Amino acid sequence: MSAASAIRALGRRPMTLAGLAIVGVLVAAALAAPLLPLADPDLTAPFNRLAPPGTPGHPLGTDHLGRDVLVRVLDGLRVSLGVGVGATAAAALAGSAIGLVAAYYGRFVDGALMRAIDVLMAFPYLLLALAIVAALGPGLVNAALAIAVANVPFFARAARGAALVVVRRDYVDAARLAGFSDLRILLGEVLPNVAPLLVVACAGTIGWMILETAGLSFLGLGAQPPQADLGSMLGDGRKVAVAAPHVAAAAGVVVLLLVIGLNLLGDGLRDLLDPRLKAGAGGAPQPATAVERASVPPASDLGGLLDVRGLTTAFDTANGRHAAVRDVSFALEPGEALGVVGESGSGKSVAALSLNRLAPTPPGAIVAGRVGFRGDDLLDLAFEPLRALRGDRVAYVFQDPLTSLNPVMRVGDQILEALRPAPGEGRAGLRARMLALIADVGLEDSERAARAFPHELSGGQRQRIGVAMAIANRPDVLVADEPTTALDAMTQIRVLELMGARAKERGAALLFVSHDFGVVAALCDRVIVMYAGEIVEEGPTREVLRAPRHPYARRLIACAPRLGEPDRALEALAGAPPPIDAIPRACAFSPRCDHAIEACRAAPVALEPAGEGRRARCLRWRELADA
Ligand SMILES: Nc1ncnc2c1ncn2[C@@H]1O[C@H](COP(=O)(O)OP(=O)(O)OP(=O)(O)O)[C@@H](O)[C@H]1O
Repeated sequence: MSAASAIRALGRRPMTLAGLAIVGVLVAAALAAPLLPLADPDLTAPFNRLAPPGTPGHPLGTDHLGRDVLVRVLDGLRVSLGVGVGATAAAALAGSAIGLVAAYYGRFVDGALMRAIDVLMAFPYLLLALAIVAALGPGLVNAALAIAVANVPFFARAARGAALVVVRRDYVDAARLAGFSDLRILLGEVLPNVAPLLVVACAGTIGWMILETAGLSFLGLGAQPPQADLGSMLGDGRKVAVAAPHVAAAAGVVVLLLVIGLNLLGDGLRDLLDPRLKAGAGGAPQPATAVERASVPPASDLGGLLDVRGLTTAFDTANGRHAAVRDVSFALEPGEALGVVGESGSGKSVAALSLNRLAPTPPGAIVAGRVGFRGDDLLDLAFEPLRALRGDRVAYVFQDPLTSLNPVMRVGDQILEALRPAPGEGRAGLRARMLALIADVGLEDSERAARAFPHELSGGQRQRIGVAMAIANRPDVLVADEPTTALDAMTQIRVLELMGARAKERGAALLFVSHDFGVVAALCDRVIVMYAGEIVEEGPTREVLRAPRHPYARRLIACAPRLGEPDRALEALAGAPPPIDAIPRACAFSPRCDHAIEACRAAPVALEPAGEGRRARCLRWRELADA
């Protein structure tokens, strides 16, 4: 995220701005205090003790030794801030070092370090800090040290968790193979990747650590006279709370403001740096894509098996809400196979996921259109009927079964879970069906395969299990989103053939999403070509392949290898589809199109009939077809 967009994002969060303003004012006041011509914070004036606020020369009054409360609060604020920042930095440094080393070296080192951390965590937090101060002796530095030590486990665990993911990445292996030292790999490869998380952890902790250090000072274990932080000032004020409440109140209000300000700012920074950690119901993933249609057209004319009309799905981004899928309409009949092709980022997956309302909310929402399934609009369904329909009537085969299969459950049990029992069907019947399914997707020795965990199977075998789960309940529609991208060419062909055959046998319609025209051609009767969230061409696969109408479809076809034409030169398609917040209002492909004319860049282009059963979104398709 650039600095400008970070500032813009912060500007949209009033609570974060409020935190920034509070912390900014307090820090500026604390830093400016020594430079201003103010009285010495330790200058006592016993004849003027406990003067009330508003006394000339003492706007917040004086304390029990006649010292100016305002000057002392500013001085105490500087001390508290310094100690809090120092303690947080010390805890973060020590904790991160322990976490990174544990994750990097693993085995014995990990075990030993983490058990030591567990021991620290076994003590109640404040008791541990008190015990450390008691051992080291009272004093501000010792109190800060105690708070830092008590917070080390938090940082160690956070750093280890994040680093465990990073140390298994290929670039870390590559650095090892290149002969880099462990220290260099830890600092150069691992630390930069976990740093955002550590910043987030610091931002969320610093307020509490200031409060905790102030707590120790309040108990007389931190700052010792004449030095004072906000905590010890609160402690002093407590002794004269009845006669002069302003002494404690001044320090109390500043602590309160400081901690509130730091926590608001910390929350904002956390959301900004790591949107996945965004707190609150607004940030929690919803079980179904939100449907926020401005107007809902009547569903009475929806027909056929799947009848999608004007589907529009948008995402909330840092620059506002933008549609990733726009006005997509198509129909699918039983037994039919429809391909959806386009480059990465053209909106294929979002369109496919929106059918079952599986596109993520937040940040996504379906903002227009209908998804007709056997005459009903799925976008009108309550969650329970929608859930019953998912995986049962409309099933998905995902790209990488490793992420969709539960890693700690045997695959047979996972298929059993997916199977809906027939009336009166017992456990034995279900198990027999599960084994038959495994055999049906071409895995030999189905008993053994059923007992395997996902990681014990090859990529191709795992995807066969993915297909088995998807067809388990004889769905009406099978949606396959790049199901074989992760597999080698031979396995790809076998799994695709199998999927096509099993879908046909069961009379299921197939919606097949791919970036590869060649694969779609082998499997699908009809094809939709998508670009920048819109359908730009649709028609029978053979016809589209033979005579594409849209220049984008033509370029995609030219990119795909064709069976029996090994010598055909493949063209590269320069550039990339626009991001959703920068889609041209006119023809979205015009900036990359060799045939674009002024009219293409002037206004949106409609998807119009382009021959028998075909549609194209191009002003010049007729001319280009004749050329
Ligand atoms: N959760 C999200 N938040 C914001 N934008 C998103 C989100 N998911 C997808 N998009 C955007 O929507 C657009 C379409 O994405 P989609 O995943 O549908 O493309 P695709 O054609 O399926 O590509 P791929 O083959 O890489 O999956 C992209 O520009 C993408 O950045």
